[in-house]
Amino acid sequence: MKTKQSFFTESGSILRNDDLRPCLAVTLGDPAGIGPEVILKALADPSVTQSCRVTVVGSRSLLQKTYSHLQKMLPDESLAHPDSLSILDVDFPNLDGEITFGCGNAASGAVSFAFLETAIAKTLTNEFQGIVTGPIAKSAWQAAGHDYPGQTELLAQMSGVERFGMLFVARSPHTGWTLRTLLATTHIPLCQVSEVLTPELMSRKLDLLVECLQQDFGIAQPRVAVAGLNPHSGEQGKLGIEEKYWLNPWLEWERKRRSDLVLDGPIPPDTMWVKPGQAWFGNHSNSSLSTYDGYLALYHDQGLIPVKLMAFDRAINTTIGLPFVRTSPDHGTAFDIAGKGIANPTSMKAAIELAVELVKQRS
Ligand SMILES: NC(=O)C1=CN([C@@H]2O[C@H](COP(=O)(O)OP(=O)(O)OC[C@H]3O[C@@H](n4cnc5c(N)ncnc54)[C@H](O)[C@@H]3O)[C@@H](O)[C@H]2O)C=CC1
Ligand SMILES: NCC(=O)COP(=O)(O)O
Repeated sequence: MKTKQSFFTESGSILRNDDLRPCLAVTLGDPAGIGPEVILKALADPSVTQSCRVTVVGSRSLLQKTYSHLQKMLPDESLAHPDSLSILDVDFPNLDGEITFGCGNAASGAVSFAFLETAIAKTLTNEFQGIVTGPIAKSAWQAAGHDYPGQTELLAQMSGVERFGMLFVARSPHTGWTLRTLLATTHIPLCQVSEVLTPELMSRKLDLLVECLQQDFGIAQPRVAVAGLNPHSGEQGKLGIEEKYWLNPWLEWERKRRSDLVLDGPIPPDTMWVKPGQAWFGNHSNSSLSTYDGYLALYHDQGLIPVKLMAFDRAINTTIGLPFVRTSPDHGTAFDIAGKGIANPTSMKAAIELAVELVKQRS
C-alpha cells in the first residue's frame, strides 16, 4: 500500500513518499452513460487534481474511446488525457463492441458492477481512503444479474455494515449555506414507505445523521428537522395517521433521549423546504436561525425533489456509516445525452472535493 508515508524497494531500503493528499478511487460508472465524460472533464481541473491522488477504477480502452469521441467534438474543451491518469484497468475482454453511448445493457451493467466491486475490495484493504462513484444504471445491473437497488447497498454489504444511510450534501454557490438531507427510506416503492418506516428505523437514521453532523461536519449540537409523512403532517389524524400514532410520540421520546441536539418535527413536508430554499438562494435575512444542520426526509422523492430543484448541478450523494468515505454526483447515467459532450461535471467535481474534505476530517 502506498497511501502511507513509506514503502520498501526491492533492495529493502525505505523510500519516502511524502504525498499525504487523500488517495481516492473514482469508479467509471456505466460506460454507456455520462460517467466517463464527467470524470474526464472533472480531472482536467487542476484545483481538483491538486487536492488528492486519484485512481480511475475502470477501463483504459473505454476512457480512451470517450476521450477520442469527445475531443473531436469539443476541441476547445478541457479534458484529461487518459495517458495522464492513473487507471486501474479492470480486465474485461471484448468490451468495445458491446458498449454504445446511450444504451445501458447487460454488458455495461456487468462492467460498472465490476468497477465498483474492485474499488470497494481495494479500499477495504486500504489502497484507497475513499471512493467517488460514477453513475450506474440499476436496470443495467439487473440485466447483468446483479440484484441490488443501487451502489449504496453493494457498498454496505461488502463492508459488512447494516447501519448506513444515503445523505445528500450541497453547498450553495449563492450564499455558502449547506443543505444536508438524509433519506430515511430509499429505493422502495411508495406504497411500502409507511410500512417500512418504524420508530426503530427512524432512531437508527437519526443517530447516523447526528454522528455524521458531529464527526464529519464538526457541528457539536446539531439542529435537525424531521419531515412529516402526510399532507400537513396528518392534520391531527384527519389526513393520515402515522404522525399521530407513532411519529409524534417518537419525536417526544427522542427529545428526552438526545439532549445533545435540537430536534424539530414533524414539519409539514410541503413547507419544510421553504426556508432551505431561501437560505440557498439568499433571499432570507436570518437563515442560520430558521434553517437546520440536517433534514431527515421520510422517503426518496420527498428529500430529493428539493435537493435537485435547488442543487442538481452540484449536490453530492454520500453513504454514511461505511468504514470509508463514499461520495457520488447526485445525477444518474443521463443516457439521453451520453456521447453528446454536454454533460456538466460540476457535481462530479463537488463529489471529489467533498471526499477530500471527509477523508481529511476523519484522518
Ligand atoms: N449515483 C448513481 O449511480 C445514480 C444512478 N441513477 C440511475 O441513472 C439512470 C437514469 O436516471 P434518471 O432518473 O434519468 O436521472 P439522470 O440524472 O440520469 O437524468 C435526469 C436528467 O438530467 C440530465 N442530466 C443528468 N446529469 C446531467 C449532467 N451532469 N449534465 C447535464 N445534464 C444532466 C439528463 O440528461 C436527464 O435529462 C437510472 O438507471 C437511475 O437509476 C440515478 C441517480 C443516481
Ligand atoms: N437517487 C439516488 C440514487 O439513485 C443513488 O443510488 P446509489 O447508486 O448511490 O445507491
